[in-house]
Amino acid sequence: MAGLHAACVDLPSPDHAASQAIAAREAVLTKPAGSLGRLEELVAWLGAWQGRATPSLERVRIVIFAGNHGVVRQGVSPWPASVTAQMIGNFFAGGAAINQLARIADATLTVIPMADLAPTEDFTTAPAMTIPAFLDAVTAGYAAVDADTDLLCLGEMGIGNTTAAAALAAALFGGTGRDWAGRGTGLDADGVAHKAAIIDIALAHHAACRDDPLVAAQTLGGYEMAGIMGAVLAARHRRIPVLLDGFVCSAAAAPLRRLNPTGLTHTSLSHRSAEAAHHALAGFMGLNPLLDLGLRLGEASGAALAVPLLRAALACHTGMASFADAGVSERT
Ligand SMILES: O=C(O)c1ccc[n+]([C@@H]2O[C@H](COP(=O)([O-])O)[C@@H](O)[C@H]2O)c1
Ligand SMILES: Cc1cc2nc[nH]c2cc1C
Repeated sequence: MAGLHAACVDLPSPDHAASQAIAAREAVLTKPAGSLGRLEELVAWLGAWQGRATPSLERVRIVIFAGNHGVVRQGVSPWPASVTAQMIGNFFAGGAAINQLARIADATLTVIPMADLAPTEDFTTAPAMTIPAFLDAVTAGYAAVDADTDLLCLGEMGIGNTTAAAALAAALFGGTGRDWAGRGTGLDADGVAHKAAIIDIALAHHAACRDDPLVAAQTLGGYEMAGIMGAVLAARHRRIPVLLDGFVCSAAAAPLRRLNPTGLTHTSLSHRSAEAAHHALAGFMGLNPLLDLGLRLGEASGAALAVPLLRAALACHTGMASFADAGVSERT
């Protein structure tokens, strides 16, 4: 873990010259200063990480990591684990929500089944993954990032993974199962209470993992979550901006934030998930979601939906006239 730990701590910074050039252009465009709100921030963020005064969104890539979870045997999801593989088939056949949203976003879609979809261990009794298996999954995620990417959108598929995400969030940021368990794919109130109790058993069993964010990810996470963490780290080392998807994707990236307070500044959070604890998780991670549409699907759906918003922000920045060019008077 020492090598991975070092890679998570020693991180490149954004290109401030690029963001300053963007701010300078923004200031002369035909609108009151700041009137495009967060759209202006998004362009500066893209440019700072791409190292370009004129950011590009030509090569937008969506990557979905998929994995199975041993804790499903504890009855924490209303769906059978077999749905993970079946939905991967659906992704390849083009029939899932993400296929439609990727087309709208004009993005490529890559789906990566992790560990041949073998389940993790049931973390109520054992660490979810061995250290070598965890490191392999992080490495696979790291290798999945094409250096020739303008924007990386990440997502996941894995029955049971809202339980893993909730347990990992509790280990990283404190609290109990009740604070972090939510409805996932459709549990009722009794189901959520049972899920919270299962998370509490896991937290009691693995109390020591709270001391090390990487050990927490290995003990309570999943293969697809480790893959996401590796991809977020690779994007940082290559200075590629990242759009994170919902609750599970956020929890997967969260160890990077715990290891370095600036560890996720190259990421934006696409949306606030309907999963109840996502708001708190985003707050702990210093992320402010772009959209709030009641989504609770996963599979990078929110990240893909945020791409047209980024394209709109960039179109304004590159296409608008300046006050001088348009002959519009400046404020008095
Ligand atoms: O990330 C989210 O915001 C999110 C919220 C609810 C459900 N999901 C998806 O639902 C699956 C996990 O739900 P569950 O109930 O089986 O833990 C997994 O495939 C996720 O992509 C994802
Ligand atoms: C059908 C279905 C589709 C999904 N996509 C992401 N997570 C999912 C979970 C289920 C159950």
